[in-house]
Parts: sequence; C-alpha cells; structure tokens
Amino acid sequence: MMDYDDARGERPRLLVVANRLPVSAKRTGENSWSLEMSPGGLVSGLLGITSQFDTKWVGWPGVDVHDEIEKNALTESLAEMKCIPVFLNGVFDQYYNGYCNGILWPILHHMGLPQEDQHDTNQTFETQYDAYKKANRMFLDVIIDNYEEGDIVWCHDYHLMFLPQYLKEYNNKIKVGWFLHSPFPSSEVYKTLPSRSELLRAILAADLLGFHTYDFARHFLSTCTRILGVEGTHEGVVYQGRVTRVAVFPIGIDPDRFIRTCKLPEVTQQMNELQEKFAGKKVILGVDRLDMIKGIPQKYLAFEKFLEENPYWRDKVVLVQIAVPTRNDVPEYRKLKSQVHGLVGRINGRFGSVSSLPIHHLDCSVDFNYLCAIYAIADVMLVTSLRDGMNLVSYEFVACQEAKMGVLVLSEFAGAGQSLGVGALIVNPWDVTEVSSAIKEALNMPAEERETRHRSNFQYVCTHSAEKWGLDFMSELNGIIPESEMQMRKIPLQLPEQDVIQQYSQSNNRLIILGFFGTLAEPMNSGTKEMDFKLNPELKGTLKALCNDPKTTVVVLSRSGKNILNKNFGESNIWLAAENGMFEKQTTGEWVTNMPQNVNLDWVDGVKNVFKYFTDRTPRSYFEASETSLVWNYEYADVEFGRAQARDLLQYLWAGPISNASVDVVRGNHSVEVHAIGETKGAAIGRILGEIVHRKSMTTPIDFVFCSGYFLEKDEDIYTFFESKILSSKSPNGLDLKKENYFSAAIGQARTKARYVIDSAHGVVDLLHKLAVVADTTMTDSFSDSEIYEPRDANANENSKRWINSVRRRKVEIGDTGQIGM
Ligand SMILES: O=P(O)(O)OC[C@H]1O[C@H](O[C@H]2O[C@H](CO)[C@@H](O)[C@H](O)[C@H]2O)[C@H](O)[C@@H](O)[C@@H]1O
Ligand SMILES: O=c1ccn([C@@H]2O[C@H](COP(=O)(O)OP(=O)(O)O)[C@@H](O)[C@H]2O)c(=O)[nH]1
Repeated sequence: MMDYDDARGERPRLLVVANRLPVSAKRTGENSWSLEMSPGGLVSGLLGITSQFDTKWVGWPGVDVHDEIEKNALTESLAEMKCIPVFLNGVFDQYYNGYCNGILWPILHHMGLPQEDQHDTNQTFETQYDAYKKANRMFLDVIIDNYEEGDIVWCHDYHLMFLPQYLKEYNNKIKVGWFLHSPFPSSEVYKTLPSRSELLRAILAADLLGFHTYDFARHFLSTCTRILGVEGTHEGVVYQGRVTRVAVFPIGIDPDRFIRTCKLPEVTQQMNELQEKFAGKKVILGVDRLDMIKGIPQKYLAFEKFLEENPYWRDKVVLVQIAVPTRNDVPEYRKLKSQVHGLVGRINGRFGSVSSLPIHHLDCSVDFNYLCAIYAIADVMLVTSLRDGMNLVSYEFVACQEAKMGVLVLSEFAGAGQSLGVGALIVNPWDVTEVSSAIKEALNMPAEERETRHRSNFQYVCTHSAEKWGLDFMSELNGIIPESEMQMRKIPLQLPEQDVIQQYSQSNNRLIILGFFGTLAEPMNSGTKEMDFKLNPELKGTLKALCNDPKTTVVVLSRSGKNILNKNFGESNIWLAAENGMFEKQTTGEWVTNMPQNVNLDWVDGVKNVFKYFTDRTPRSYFEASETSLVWNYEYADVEFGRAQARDLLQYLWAGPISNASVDVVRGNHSVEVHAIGETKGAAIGRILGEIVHRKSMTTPIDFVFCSGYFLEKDEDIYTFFESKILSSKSPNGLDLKKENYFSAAIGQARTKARYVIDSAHGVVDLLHKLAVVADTTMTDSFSDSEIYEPRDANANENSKRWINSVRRRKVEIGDTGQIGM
C-alpha cells in the first residue's frame, strides 16, 4: 500500500467534513458526555483512511447544546478523538430533517419530492433551503477557525453541497474534494429540484467530485449538460473556465476488522448461542437502517410469497431483520415504521406458530461484536435496496462468511450490485416473484457453487477496502494542479483585473478588441426562430465613455453580419468587423469589403435549406445567415438531442450543398458554422490594426491591448497575433507591447491560447465599467445620471457596483481631472 508521508516524514493534514461525526454524544450528566460510534456506512468507510492522514473530523456531534460551558466541555471531549463539533442549534431540524432528508434524499434516490401536507407546515421549501445554506455556512465557519495552510478539505455527501463553493470563495487555494455517498439520480428526476442549478454550481467549485459508480457519475455529467449546458469530458466538467474532475471511487470496508472480530472468543461464543437458538433452521439476514430506500416492505412481501409457495420451508427458515432506527423526526420514516410493523404482524400471523415465528424484526441497532456474529452464522443475506449508494452491509456479510460461505442476494439498484455482481444473486427488488425465487435458489444452492461465489465476493471485498478508496480519492485530489503550477504549465490563469486597470490608467494609446456573441450581446434565455441579438443595455454608457476617450480605440469583431452590428453599434465611435472580418467599417464610416474577388457563394442557398430543415426539427434551435457565412445554433435546445442532430446535419451538408464548395465548416460547442474560405479573426485584426494606425495618424505607439471574447478555437489566432508582436519592441504596426500591457482573456474556456480566462461575460462587462471610470477623460460627460451602474446580477456584482459608483462619485467631486488611486 502506498505511503502518504510527505518529505518531512509527516502525514498530510486532512479535514474530513461530514454531517455526522464518527461519534455521537449522549448526555450523561451536567457537563459530561458519553461518546458512541455513529451508525451508517459513511462513518464505517471513512474510518479506514485515518491511518494514512493526519485527520481531523468536522461534523455535527449528534446533540443540540446551547450552554457555552457545556459546549466547551463537549468540544474538549471530542478533541481527544480528533473531532471538531459544528453546533447546528436553531437550524438542525429544517436543515437535516427538512431539506437533507425530506427533499434531497428522496430526489437522489429516485423517490420524487414529497407532495403531501407541504402547505400545512411552516417548513416550506424556502425556509428549509435557507436553513440548509445557513448550516453549510456554519460548517464553513468551523473549518475557517481550524484550517491551517496546506490542509486538504474533503467534504462528504448531500448535506454539504454548498460547502465547496463557500470554501473556494473564502480561499481559492484550498484543495477541496467532495464525495457523494448516495446515488446521483437521472437528470429527469434531478430536474424537479427547485434549487437544481445553484446546487450543481456549488459542488462544481470543488477540485474533485467522487461517486461510487460509473452510473452515478454518468448521471451527474449528463445533468450538468442538461441543466447548465456544460459538456462533460474525460477530464471532468468544464464550467466557467474551470475544470472540475469527476471520477468513480467505489467505497469499501476494513475487511480485517471483521475477520479479526469473528475470531474473538466472545464473538464465537455469541455465534454458538445464535446457532443454538436457530437450530434446525436456515437463517436469512437483513441489516438495514429503517429507510424507504432499503426496500424492507418489498423484502417482506417477497418472503411472504416464498413461504406461500414453498410450504416445505415454512418451519425451516427464519428471516432476522435488524432495522436500525434512523431519522425518526422525518414523517415519512415514521410512516414506514408502522407500515413495516403491519407487514411483520400479518406474515407472522399467517405463517407463525406458538413455538416459532418466521420473521424476527428488531427495531434497534446492535453492537459490533453481535453484528459480526450474526453475519457469520447467517445462511443467506438479503439486500433489497430500491436504490442505495453502495450498501456496505453486503460487504460486511461477505467478510464474516469465511467459514460458512453463505449466499448474498443483492439488489441490482445498490452500488454493490455492480461490484459484487458475479458472486451474488442479483435481483430486482420490485419483482417479488424474482426475489422469492432467489431466496429459494440461495437456500438450495450446492456447497460448491456457494464457495465459488463467495470466493469471488471475498476477493473483491478484501482488495477494495475503505483504505484503498480513501487513498485513491486523495491521490487523485493531490494530483490536481495548484494554481501556481498552472502558470508554469501554460494553463491560463484568471485575468488579473487590478493589473488591467492599472496598466490601462497608465497607458497613452489603448486598443480594446471585443467579441459580440457571448461577450457584449445581451444574454438570452431561450431560442426562437427570430433571434434578435442586442447589445447588453448595461454597456451602452460604458462603451460610449470608452470610445469618446481619444486615447482609446475600441474594435468589435464578430461572426455576425453587418446588419446586426449596424443596429447595435451604428451610432458609436467603434471600429467594426462583420463576418469575421469579411467586412469592415471605421467608426461611423461606410462598410468596405475584404471579400476576395470571384468568391463563389453558390453553396449558400443549399446550406440554408439544410439549416432550415434541422431548425424545424430541433426545438429551440435557430440559424443566422449573413452574406458569407451561416451558423446553425442549438445552445437553447436539449443539448444531447442538439448534438445528435448536428452530427446528422453535417452528413447532409457533406453529401449535398458543400460537397464541392470552397468553405470552412466549424463545429462550435453548440453550433455548426459554414463560411467562405478566407478569414479568421487573427488575419482580420492584423489588417484592421494597420487601418487604425493609418487613419488615426497615430504617433504614439499602442501601449495597452485588451482582447477578449467567446471565440471558436479557429479564431483564437486573434490572441496569438499579438504574442508575436510582444517579442519585437516598437514593431512597425505601431505597437509597444510587453507581457505586462497585453491582456488576452478567453471567456469560459479552460483550454485556450489566450493568456488568461474570465469566468463569464459578466466579468468582461464589469471590467469595462471599471476601465470606463478610470479613464482620464471627460467621462462625466459620457455618463448621464441615469446611467449609474446597476448590474442585473445584483449578487455577483455587488462589490463592483459599489466600487464603480464610489469612484464615479469621487471623480465628479474632484472635477474629473485627477489620477484615481486604486
Ligand atoms: O447519518 P444518517 O442520516 O443517520 O444516515 C446514515 C448515512 O446514510 C447514508 O449512507 C450512505 O453511505 C454509505 C457509504 O458510502 C453507502 O454505502 C450507502 O449506500 C449510503 O446510503 C448517507 O449517505 C450518509 O451521509 C449517512 O451518514
Ligand atoms: O446496528 C447496526 C447495524 C449496522 N450498522 C452499520 O451501518 C452501516 C450501514 O451502511 P450501508 O452502507 O449498508 O447503508 P447506510 O446505512 O449507510 O445507508 C454498516 O457499516 C453497518 O455495520 C451499525 O452501525 N449498527
């Protein structure tokens, strides 16, 4: 096993953050507590990694404590076990019983949102959601108090979906992992969750996301695609210019602990007692928290059918079900308890006798030794989860069965169904006939087959331990490159906004080059056939201020046609390049064409027909046509359907209208573009730059360039065009560029030729506002009072808004001449 000691021989520090600490406190008197192991697979799994890391746990201690003296006393007791409590006073009920277990848990397990009684209670969705966020912040506060530089933070489960985002907002350098112990549902089910996008975005802030099975990871990736419109790749999810790794890490147990325990004299004694008690009978065992997902009613119905159809077995088999109490304060769980009790009563009434009962149902947890003893003496383990993250109980049974080699009947809907699929009898728990037959097959299975199956299971359980799971996750997380190394490996960094502003304010001749779609255009929420692209209204005053500054030249370079650019920028003092530079216009002058003579555009009508055909058959897709280029766009359509349609569309194009044409075909993230061969944005900018220098009769070289857009890969030569100019100082193009005063920034791309990335168009809009106010020009004339900056995304831009408006006020006060301090 790999050792994790660092260069100084110290174990790396790890903060494991989970809703539940591995121990729960029980009050034994004033200021005194007893600490007991918390039940559940998450705790069992995590205990396996503590040897390799200097681990501290952060979590809820299992009780509400209000008194400060008591809190301190409990905190001290827990510290001895390396546990740090998060006291969730005031929010626990709405956070845990309400949002976690009443809303998220059923959704994650394909059970749908609760429908009854929602209007009669004050625990509305919003209040529970608020409590959930508040609880996540309470976890954050405790982490901040205990965090030491270099600590890795591993967040666990659906209780803490906001924590990765909060942690990164607090300190972007912290390495954050998040693991989901439950299943991740199909996107169709997840979609019903009202807070679906915020939660997805919040976990995507982590560096690494882990799931138990490939299916859960696959559901997650396709949910990101369908809800956030982002694409999942083998690397993970690329969202707003950041890659979040997504990978599969099936959890395991500590098998040696079970094997050792089964050999303890007191445990073999318990085994003997149990065997004596059930002498002459086969024992079928169930061990589950009394949770809807565990399929306990379905298990009982299948057992009832088995007894009905197999009278021979009626007095020769017993089903022992340990139903560990859980989440008693959630109404659904209380209902389940009475439903299960009703079934047990009915089946025992039907098939029991004075001397024997077919079902032994225990509403309690049992101690570890007893659990191992009963695992060891059982003939069959029956796991009928309707959906389950992993189900460690099935692994534990296998670990304790070296002597008996009993049979595992396992639901195909538990994560373990994938790992133990060869050795277990796999069943669909909803099919009572199938489960009943599997019980019969298990009870009658010949010893040889039992041994073969057990060997396969045992081998898996021993090699896929909890320790391996934890180390695999941590080694993947450690392998993720920190920001500082990214620079060395030429992975672009976030745009250093302060540097841009400073260089801008110090420069004498500036060039700003911007894209239109995805940069300056107003964001749209849906596609219609009549797409009307408009300049983001927040930018009108800002662009005016920038262009009116004699030291600044603004160029908008777009793939769109002249009409769209005319409509949006016709009145401004902006240099325009339409159709990627096929047409150019100098501020308010006339359009001139760069189209090569005799360019053949015979293909245009045919391509238009194909685009129209696919637009009609792909809801919410649309196409734009300009003179030399056509773009079919499916960004608002169902992404997967759009992608499939794009593949078909390309076949139609190649087979028909473009088979012999001189065109470039470019596949974007959500588009297919066909245009006449000739232009890229890089080629266009070289020519435009020459024009600008010439027309403006520039004597001062350009000493600041900011170039940003949501450009296709083939247009990224716009960024590299300037790189070559940096090498030669005072180049003939009238450029005086160094790496300090050249800023190229791709929007929302993780892989780019630009020097920097910006998360979204909001970032560009924000920056332009800031540049407009620091420009030492007649800015106050450019903005009217009504144009005080009011961003639409109020939360995201609140700080910028305050900053911009305060700088503007100061400028007005000082008469708009002085240098603004940053
Ligand atoms: O803490 P509780 O609310 O009492 O619930 C107990 C745990 O239940 C869930 O366990 C899951 O984790 C196991 C290990 O990865 C997995 O085998 C099982 O399928 C899951 O149901 C829950 O996810 C944990 O957070 C709870 O602590
Ligand atoms: O009385 C009991 C019975 C079981 N368990 C443990 O609870 C965990 C259940 O984990 P599983 O993954 O099967 O399901 P979960 O309860 O986490 O959904 C296993 O490690 C069991 O050993 C327990 O702590 N007390």
